[in-house]
Amino acid sequence: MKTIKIAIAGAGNIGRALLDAIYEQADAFEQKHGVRLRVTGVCNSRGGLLDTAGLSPKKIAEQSAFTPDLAGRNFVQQVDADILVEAGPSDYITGEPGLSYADAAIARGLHVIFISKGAMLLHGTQLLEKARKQGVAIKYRCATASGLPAIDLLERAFANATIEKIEGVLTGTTSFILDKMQSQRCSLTEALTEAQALGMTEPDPTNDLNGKDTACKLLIIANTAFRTQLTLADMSVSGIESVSPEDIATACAEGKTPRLIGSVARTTSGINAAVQLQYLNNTDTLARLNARDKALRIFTREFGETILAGGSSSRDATIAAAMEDLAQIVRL
Ligand SMILES: NC(=O)c1ccc[n+]([C@@H]2O[C@H](COP(=O)([O-])OP(=O)(O)OC[C@H]3O[C@@H](n4cnc5c(N)ncnc54)[C@H](O)[C@@H]3O)[C@@H](O)[C@H]2O)c1
Ligand SMILES: N[C@@H](CCO)C(=O)O
Repeated sequence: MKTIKIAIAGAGNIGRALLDAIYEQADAFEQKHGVRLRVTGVCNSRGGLLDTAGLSPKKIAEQSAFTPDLAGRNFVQQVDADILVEAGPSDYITGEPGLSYADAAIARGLHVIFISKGAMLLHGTQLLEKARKQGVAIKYRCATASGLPAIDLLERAFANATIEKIEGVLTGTTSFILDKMQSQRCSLTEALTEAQALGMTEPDPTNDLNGKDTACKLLIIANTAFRTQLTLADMSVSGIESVSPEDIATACAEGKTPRLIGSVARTTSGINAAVQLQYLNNTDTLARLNARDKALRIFTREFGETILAGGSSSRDATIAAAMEDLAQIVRL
């Protein structure tokens, strides 16, 4: 039986949950794909743990077992692995630490699965080119609305299509907050506290509220669709911080639903990209989403309008998406 060895960089909420899922689903995965998954290394910012025989969640829980400084390039160079999963923080200014992990992993011939967003946002084109030259894959659906198979759709089903516009709801937290403010007449702060308790917000929820989470996800999708390297500087971004219960009540009375919408369109003068609060007709698919769900509306010259909706913002959806990435890599 073939074994695929996995290294996880970033042993936080998602990194640990992925280790649990790989451990618990190893038998079922082997039955489906004929390959045994084994986690052979895990690290956080301060140190790491290696074991070619396989690491269990119990071993990882013992932080004292971590070797100091076995992190970063040191970790990538020493771990015996076929795939590196990068689950560190999302830094939209430097792309680190994801960029350095991916660079080192690709240079060593490892496939890469990104959970964090920064590296693909800022250096996606360059990383994909490096990976192509090395004959390895980069999977990054978890870096952009994990639950929606947007990257797969664009890279496969629409590989030859002419994409004209992509718009959507990409931050479950903002719809959740806006819906709560509408249905319970509560303040934004109260609704945010509830979203945080449900674990759907970013580690720093400011990035959900100010539109940056939506912007970064959409830019990663748009860069795949339009084969560009747009950054936050190319987009006008505003969020929901200043919306009041009164604004929402007025919209509600007019048969409208507030949603934070991101859109990127190809125009004759270039690409127009924006994130802003919009008041949609209640009948609009993007208005009718379940609160934590996301949706993308993709307009192509050949197929018209295609809608992808669902993929609730949650840790479980992200882990399930990472398992899909693992399955796709073992099938290469
Ligand atoms: N929570 C979600 O539902 C979700 C969904 C999709 C993507 N993400 C992304 O997943 C990533 C992780 O989220 P989380 O909730 O697990 O955050 P977290 O803060 O719980 O975990 C991050 C981990 O990364 C580690 N880390 C920091 N710097 C590091 C370095 N240089 N090398 C190795 N490890 C380092 C930290 O020690 C920590 O263990 C974030 O980038 C987030 O944007 C989260
Ligand atoms: N904060 C994000 C989590 C998933 O990236 C959201 O609300 O959709």
